[in-house]
Amino acid sequence: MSLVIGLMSGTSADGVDAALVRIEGEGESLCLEELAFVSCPYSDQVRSRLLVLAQGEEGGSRELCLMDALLGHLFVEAALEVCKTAGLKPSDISLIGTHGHTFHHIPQSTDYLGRAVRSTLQLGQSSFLSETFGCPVVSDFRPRDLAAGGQGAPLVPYTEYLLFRRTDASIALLNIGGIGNITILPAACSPDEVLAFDTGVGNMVIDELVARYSNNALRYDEGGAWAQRGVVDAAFLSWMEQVDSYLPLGLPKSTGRELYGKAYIQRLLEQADSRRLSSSDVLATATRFIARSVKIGLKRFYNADLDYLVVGGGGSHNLAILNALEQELGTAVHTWQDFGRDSDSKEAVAFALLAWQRLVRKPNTLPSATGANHSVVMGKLEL
Ligand SMILES: Nc1ncnc2c1ncn2[C@@H]1O[C@H](COP(=O)(O)OP(=O)(O)OP(=O)(O)O)[C@@H](O)[C@H]1O
Ligand SMILES: CC(=O)N[C@H]1[C@@H]2OC[C@@H](O2)[C@@H](O)[C@@H]1O[C@H](C)C(=O)O
Repeated sequence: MSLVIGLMSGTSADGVDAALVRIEGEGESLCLEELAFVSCPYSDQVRSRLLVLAQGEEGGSRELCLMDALLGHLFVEAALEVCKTAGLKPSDISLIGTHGHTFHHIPQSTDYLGRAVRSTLQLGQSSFLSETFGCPVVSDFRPRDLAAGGQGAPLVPYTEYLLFRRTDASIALLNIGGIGNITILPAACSPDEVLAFDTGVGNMVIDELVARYSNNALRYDEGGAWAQRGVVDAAFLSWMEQVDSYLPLGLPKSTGRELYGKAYIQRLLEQADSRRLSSSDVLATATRFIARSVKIGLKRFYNADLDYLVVGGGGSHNLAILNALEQELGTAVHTWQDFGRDSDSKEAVAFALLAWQRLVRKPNTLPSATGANHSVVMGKLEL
């Protein structure tokens, strides 16, 4: 039995999530119990530099170097906080898995100085965790899958396969964070039968719209109330669908802020202005587009019935997203809260589990999700 902390900073750049779990066994016989979860928000200042750096146009190697260390310290604070919440001491912890923060993700082959390269960059110096906790720390998971021909994402489906597969029901687990991603676990599925991919944009566009419309007073549309005051504009929605370059891609596929950043928002706002739409109508339509992207992905890649669709991630607190999903998919959607579970902890828990598999030297990927040529043991281990 081991006490493991998992740390995650997602594409929304809203803060560091930390989960403390108890793990026993490994692979398909692994048992995991969630003991505590905390979310430590970034200050406005940190968040705004994270977003600038992730955009890739400003900030050079000096700032990335500083940000790497700053995030490392913030990850230590989040890990200490989750220990305190669980009533444990740092010396009780056996292992930490830390995802870091994604600064850039280029899973498609890209010509660079005459060579075709693919790359993904997560930062947040893990050595500060080693120094503070004195236990093994696993970080930098994604590049190993990328090296084996995979996208380096999504990685959570492997953990969902272990934790949530059922023999009697087919389940879709939809996560609406900054990006949307879905894992489908058909009844009694084998690892090869799991279907998973990023569905496209999640909250990151509506967050940015809310920040602009509120002159940076708000970070997101609380409960989806602003979008619910508006009306979906059918023509604007179909324009969003047409200009989205991610939706037509085949599997395996993953995306990030690279596609839905500043240039995308600029184009969206120009289009909304030319249609004279109110802020509520733009938000209603952009919110509906999150659900439309899920529908397009499901229709194209999965044509069988689903017994449950469970929504998690920050988007599950947005009623406008949940309503849009029900309308687009024509089916009831559940949230993790409906099953008595935390909606926000899944990704942090996943990195605890992935780290555990790394420590015991067992594969921790699902090639059916990432497109890798074979499964690998991801993560760099600091003892
Ligand atoms: N009460 C709420 N009402 C509406 N939206 C919310 C609420 N709480 C969180 N959110 C949304 O969820 C987002 C954060 O979600 P989450 O933490 O799951 O994303 P992430 O992990 O950063 O992203 P990803 O999963 O893409 O890496 C916020 O930016 C916001 O848009
Ligand atoms: C490169 C990267 O950081 N991708 C994230 C992002 O956020 C959601 C989605 O896009 C998913 O593909 C992935 O994160 C989760 C944790 C994953 O790997 O499953």
